[in-house]
Amino acid sequence: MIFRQLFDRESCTYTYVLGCEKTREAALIDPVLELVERDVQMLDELNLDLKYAVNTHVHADHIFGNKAIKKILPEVKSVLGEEGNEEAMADIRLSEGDVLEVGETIKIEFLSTPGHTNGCHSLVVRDGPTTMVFTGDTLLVRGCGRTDFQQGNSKSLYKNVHEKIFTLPDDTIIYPAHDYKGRTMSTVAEEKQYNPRLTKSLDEFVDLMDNLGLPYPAKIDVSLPANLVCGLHDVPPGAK
Ligand SMILES: N[C@@H](CCC(=O)N[C@@H](CSS)C(=O)NCC(=O)O)C(=O)O
Repeated sequence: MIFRQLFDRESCTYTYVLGCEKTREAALIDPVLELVERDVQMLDELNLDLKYAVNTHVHADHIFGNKAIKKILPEVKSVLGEEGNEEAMADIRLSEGDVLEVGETIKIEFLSTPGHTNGCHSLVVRDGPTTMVFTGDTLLVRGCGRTDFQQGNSKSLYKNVHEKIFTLPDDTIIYPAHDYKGRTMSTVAEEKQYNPRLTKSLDEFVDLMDNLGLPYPAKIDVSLPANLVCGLHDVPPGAK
């Protein structure tokens, strides 16, 4: 598989390029509006034909890149998980267990992992002997997504991480949607051992999440309405 991990310094978001070596068809995971030109240039340089812009959830901290991508590449389809995203727009919606095929070699399996938001999904990709999971904001390196808006629920997050992500093989590589400390990836084994939140008991975890005291993301008021219509709105002046 052709694979790239790209970073947005402003929102600390990772965008991923997955490309099929055989057909050159590709998917982007979690593209950010302001960095679409960078992403499209990267795809072009890698001789990849973008088919899908997949979002792990309706993000609160940045606007999807979908609209800007479709302006450049009108055939690209937006993809979102079905569960919990009934009010959000997307060209393709996939439910728990569904697989998005990209070219001949890439299969992206959708897992419904609500908790950070009620519409969060994690994406499992198997590449030969390697399993990788794109966890969005459900599981971060040594952390996890907050649960204080968008129908967040700390009990669900804990249950979904333990039952759906921590049951993947120990050497599964975890690629998160964000990191705020410069880390790029982890593994299931590492997070089972060292994640300071998810190694707690459920009650301790719920208490911790209830008391994080984080300020709301700076762009939440523009990002949520924009992303509910799949980034297909007119971006208000000054929203960048
Ligand atoms: N300062 C950032 C927002 C930081 C933040 O709240 N990140 C979210 C994921 S993006 S909604 C989160 O879940 N963080 C978990 C944590 O423990 O930090 C901004 O203003 O955009």
